[in-house]
Amino acid sequence: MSHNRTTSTASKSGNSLPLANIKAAHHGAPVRPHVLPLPTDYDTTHTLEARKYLKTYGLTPPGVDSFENQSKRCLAILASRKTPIEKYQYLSVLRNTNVNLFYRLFAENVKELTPLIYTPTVGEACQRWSELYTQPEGLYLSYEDRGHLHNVISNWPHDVEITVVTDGSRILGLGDLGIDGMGIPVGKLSLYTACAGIHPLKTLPLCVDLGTSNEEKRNDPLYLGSRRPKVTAEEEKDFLDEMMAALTERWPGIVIQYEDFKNPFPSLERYQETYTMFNDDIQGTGAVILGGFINAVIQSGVAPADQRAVFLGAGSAGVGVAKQLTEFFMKEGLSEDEARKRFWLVDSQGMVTMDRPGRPLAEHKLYFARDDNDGKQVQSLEDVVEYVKPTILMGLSTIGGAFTPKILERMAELNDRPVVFPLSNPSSKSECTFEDAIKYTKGKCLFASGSPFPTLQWEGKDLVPGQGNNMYVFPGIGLGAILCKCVSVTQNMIYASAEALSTSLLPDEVEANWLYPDIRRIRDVSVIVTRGVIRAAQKDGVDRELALRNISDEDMEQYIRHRMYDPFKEHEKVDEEIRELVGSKSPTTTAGAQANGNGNGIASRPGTANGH
Ligand SMILES: NC(=O)C1=CN([C@@H]2O[C@H](COP(=O)(O)OP(=O)(O)OC[C@H]3O[C@@H](n4cnc5c(N)ncnc54)[C@H](O)[C@@H]3O)[C@@H](O)[C@H]2O)C=CC1
Ligand SMILES: CC(=O)C(=O)O
Ligand SMILES: [Mg+2]
Repeated sequence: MSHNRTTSTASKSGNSLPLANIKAAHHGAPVRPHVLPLPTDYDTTHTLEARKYLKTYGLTPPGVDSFENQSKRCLAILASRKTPIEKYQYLSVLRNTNVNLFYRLFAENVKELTPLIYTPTVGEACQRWSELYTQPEGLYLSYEDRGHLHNVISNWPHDVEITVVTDGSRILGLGDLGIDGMGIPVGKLSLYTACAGIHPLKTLPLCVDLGTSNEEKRNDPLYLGSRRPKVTAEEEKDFLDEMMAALTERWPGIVIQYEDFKNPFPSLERYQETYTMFNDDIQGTGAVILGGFINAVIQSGVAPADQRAVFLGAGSAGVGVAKQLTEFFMKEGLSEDEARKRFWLVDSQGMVTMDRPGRPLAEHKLYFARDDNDGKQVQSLEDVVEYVKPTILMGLSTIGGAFTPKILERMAELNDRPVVFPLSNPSSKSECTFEDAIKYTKGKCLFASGSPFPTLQWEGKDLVPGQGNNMYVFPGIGLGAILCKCVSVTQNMIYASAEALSTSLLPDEVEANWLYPDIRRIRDVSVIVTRGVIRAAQKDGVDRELALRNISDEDMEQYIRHRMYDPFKEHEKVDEEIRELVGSKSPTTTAGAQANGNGNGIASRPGTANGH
């Protein structure tokens, strides 16, 4: 593929062109002054004529770069940064100055870059957000802005299709970080773009400042949030009511993902039927763990009726996962009561029972609270394991190392193939490491963790850990919701995302007993998840893009791929638009990329650019 540019094209570069229109057509953004820079224009691979029309000529070095060179340069710089947080900072700068390059690099190095952009490094980035702050990357809505949130939202310069919103009150397993939690919406939306091809300029990282219970933050002179203590639940509700209405008024059809709220059950209950929204920690996590669990059940050979699941952690993620697995057990033939009784939840006070003395149980725990314990209360996880004799051990507790060697050994004594999922993030909060899980269960366990662990050598074989992280499903849930224009995100759509994920493994991945597909195929996986989500929306009748109802699965897949932002093609689109505008139909220029050439679902890289 050639990138030669004709001199005749370049010679027309003196024509004055409606720059705003070029940008509007390209980005779908409103024709209006941009407050934030458009991070696409300063790409050193732009041809000289493109730079002239973008009015960036002279603002980048005169050479025309190739994608290969860019990639080499970026990876070399990245390698020279010593710590993960320094690498994170470099990648943030890249995303904010050359968004297409950032996503090209990401597409080619998904496995290596995901831990730097997302968990675990995003955890440290959030802990130090105010300390390291350099540039705007999202929208902040403060409690003080209530009554006119609409006006603040109107400051956002782009058209938005999806937002991830947090109040920072439970960032990963790191507690309440206040507005420093902004790193999470930024990171999750990067994954939306990288994994599901939602255009970066159509994403809105959103952080609401409702105060923080974190005194250390409030007393830190560098902290960039308000110093008020966390507002009350009632005040939060009123604020979120206004925010939901204002977001949807400005961008009708916007998909709103709630993330890392300390107690997200009331908002999910309140908004899920009225708005196109879902909660990633309850629903996305439930779905992703179900997706891997379906495969684990097959491998463990234990029938649903004989499964006994101990969950360390009974918060939004724990209860969300347990609910989703309950639905699976019911689909496998158990009654609701039988299915519910497969679970024993444990929180900071011990096993969750109806008659536990002390504080009354939070409402979200009641469904799984045991009433068959004959007054017996069990405190430690070790004792609960002895009491329940589980087949499954899930960790969503934020307690790093809680699955001790003794507990893991006991799981291996009790089961041929124990399911061990330490799902807390970041890595420091993981209930055990992959190495310990394998070592203490003598290689028997079926394993998935929330944050990535390296591949392990065990008895001469490479063992690859599963990553049970909602990043396998939320991009597809969001893209599905956008494409089918659903009025709400139904439980069947969430369930469908899990089922689709469980079927997305390639034969050699199944052969190797993997629970989740290779992360490098995440774009292809997201297409499968998106299709499942759209089909479920259609069954539930919540879709508004009726044209998608009668197309075949193959056509649907093609349509999804066609709608996905591709950082390789994107670059070509700008050049093509410019060529069309100057009326040049150069026979030596070609549209960017062939479909699916490199196995990551993104178009193949064009060859070396040669603009001279
Ligand atoms: N792998 C994934 O995709 C996801 C992982 N998570 C992780 O799950 C963890 C929990 O998240 P949420 O449920 O939203 O938090 P949460 O704050 O709602 O729940 C935490 C639960 O852990 C329990 N807990 C705390 N200390 C404990 C102790 N010493 N012993 C036993 N239980 C204890 C609490 O009582 C509570 O039930 C976090 O680390 C988060 O990063 C959350 C969502 C997705
Ligand atoms: C992965 C995620 O959503 C969490 O740890 O909160
Ligand atoms: Mg989360």
